[in-house]
Amino acid sequence: MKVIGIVGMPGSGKGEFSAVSAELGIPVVVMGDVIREEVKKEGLPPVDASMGIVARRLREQYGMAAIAHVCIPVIESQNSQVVLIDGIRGDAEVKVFAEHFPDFILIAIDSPLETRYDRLKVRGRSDDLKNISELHTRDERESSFGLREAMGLATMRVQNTGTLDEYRCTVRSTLEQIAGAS
Ligand SMILES: Nc1ncnc2c1ncn2[C@@H]1O[C@H](COP(=O)(O)OP(=O)(O)OP(=O)(O)O)[C@@H](O)[C@H]1O
Repeated sequence: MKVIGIVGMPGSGKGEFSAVSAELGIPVVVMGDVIREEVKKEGLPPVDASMGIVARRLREQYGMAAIAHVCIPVIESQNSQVVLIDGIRGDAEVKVFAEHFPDFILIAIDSPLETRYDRLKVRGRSDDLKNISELHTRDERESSFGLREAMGLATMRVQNTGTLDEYRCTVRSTLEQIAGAS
């Protein structure tokens, strides 16, 4: 089983990467969904704050790679030769996946702060940003879990600096290349 992990700063294009993967029939395991399930099980309100509380508690109890451990059986249960993981936040998680899955490939998505800010403004979700310094703060918060170190462990890099069509095309050919190689 080939397991592909993707890492990138907020707004770098992880969601688009996962969408292309799903279009190609490669199942996507979203690490955030594991936390969301836990929030539901505990009867907490389904809001961002609950996700934060549960994620922090899992990490305090089981260490920085806690969520990766919980994801392993979910990945194994996907009846597929290739599976994509979205939501890696730290190098500890990368190490757990790499130790467990001999064919683990980590792809880093590169996109500069200003580009990500412009795109997130257009996306306009509830976790909206008022200015670029808020995105900088979010980058720093994510980095405190070891996101930068995780990106440094990547075996492949994808640039997301052009148009959405160009990016989706690059992602598609990257995934086809991985899925096709034995
Ligand atoms: N090359 C591109 N050109 C234009 N828009 C893009 C491009 N790549 C991504 N986008 C858009 O930018 C926004 C952010 O991308 P996406 O949601 O995939 O990022 P993400 O890494 O999943 O973000 P987050 O970390 O916040 O979940 C989305 O609205 C997406 O459609």
